Amino acid sequence: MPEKESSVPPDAPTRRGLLGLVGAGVAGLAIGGVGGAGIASVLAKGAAADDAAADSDDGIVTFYGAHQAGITTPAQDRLHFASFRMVEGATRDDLIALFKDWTAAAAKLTRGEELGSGLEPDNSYLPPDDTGEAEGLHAGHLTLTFGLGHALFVGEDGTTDPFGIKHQLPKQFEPLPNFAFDLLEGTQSGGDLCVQACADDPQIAVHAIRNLSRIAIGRAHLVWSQLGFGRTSSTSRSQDTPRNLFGFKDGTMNIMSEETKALSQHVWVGDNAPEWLRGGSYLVARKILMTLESWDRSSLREQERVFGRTKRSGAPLSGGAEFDQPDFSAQQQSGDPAIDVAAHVRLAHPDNNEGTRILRRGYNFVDGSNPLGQMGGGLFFISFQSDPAAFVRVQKSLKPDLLNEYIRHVGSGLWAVPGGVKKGEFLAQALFE
Ligand SMILES: C=CC1=C(C)c2cc3[nH]c(cc4nc(cc5[nH]c(cc1n2)c(C)c5CCC(=O)O)C(CCC(=O)O)=C4C)c(C)c3C=C
Ligand SMILES: [Fe+2]
Repeated sequence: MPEKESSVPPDAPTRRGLLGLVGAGVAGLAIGGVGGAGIASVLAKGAAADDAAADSDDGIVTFYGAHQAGITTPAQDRLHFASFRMVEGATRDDLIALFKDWTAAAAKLTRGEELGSGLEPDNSYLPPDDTGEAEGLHAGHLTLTFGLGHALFVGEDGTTDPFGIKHQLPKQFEPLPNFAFDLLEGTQSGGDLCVQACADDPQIAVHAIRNLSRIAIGRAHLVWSQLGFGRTSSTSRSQDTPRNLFGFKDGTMNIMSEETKALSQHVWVGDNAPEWLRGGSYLVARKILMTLESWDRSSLREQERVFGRTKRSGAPLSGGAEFDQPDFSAQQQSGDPAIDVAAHVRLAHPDNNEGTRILRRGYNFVDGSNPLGQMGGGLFFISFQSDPAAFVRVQKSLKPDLLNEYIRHVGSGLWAVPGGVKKGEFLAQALFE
């Protein structure tokens, strides 16, 4: 069944149309950081639009709820993922104000509204509050998912408490270990805060990150970011299984939004966590280069052996159809296992990992090409899990799998994703109570 499209009715709210609803904004919103009060008043004025938008498919995925959007909500086709670092000397009050401002902005951006007073500030000697490139593009199912890095709690050297939140650090939240075969580059790893922006249109996702970055000025700055196209996972049974850049169906055995029991067990952080993290999750991002040129020279037989699935239908090599469980004991006529002992799906499967499951929500990427004419493409892997140890477990069991010859992990990050935001509250509010 094809993915539900973002067919936007002609009367769906545009940024300009909704500007009238929210009234006059806050001049100078993005220049140099604005206190939470100004933004909060814009948020309050926009509340009516919230209610109207919540239940209709006008391209709006509501920002508010028990969980942050962008985890189990249907995966859109475009990604702009951004990592931020707090500026030196930023205080607890700066962090709180930033979360308030980001919350207010995220609620508006996901409704497809212009920020602040939009493209035309009352005082035309000031820059516009909204950079403008998403004008007329509607909401585009934009979701914004925010995460907090380990260093935010304990400082870069792990011994300080720069924002007075060290006592809120969950014991499970430890930096990822170094994995065998990691070739990580510092310039594409880590960060105090992350924002995952997903949308139907790349311009909408980029606009969101650009404006959140602008709002953060003086408090946090962008350290690295990644564009992605073509989701590589389904997060709902209503979505077709997409393909990765190796041409294989990816996401077949993902945890789907319909699997509420599996979500509680494997994705959502439960009641034993600090309040700010309940209903949240942990986000792992891995930038994985795929050597497309050597893959394209390998035989179909080899390609299918690597994954343990057929290329066209995505069925396990043990037989059956795409969604049938692989039979790891099945043999070929030669007596060899039908699914190689080092095939990716065998080693990643819950049976090989004490039942561990993770929710994958990654994207293809191509960052141009190198001087040898090789494409700099791969998978920007993203997974959500209730405990970072789940990712560590699966990654360690791929040590190495057959896929490893064709990939290189060059970027990495782990962030705790607070629970969803209630109307009238701000992101991770309980962290500061
Ligand atoms: C540590 C977690 C994982 C990494 C890193 C990873 C990289 C990676 N995967 C593919 C392509 C496929 N993966 C598939 C299945 C699959 N992968 C993981 C985990 C990681 N993958 C899991 C848990 C699973 C599901 C296993 C199962 O339950 O059967 C598949 C098969 C189809 C599917 O179920 O999604 C493909 C294809 C690439 C290309 C890649 C790095 C570049
Ligand atoms: Fe995989």
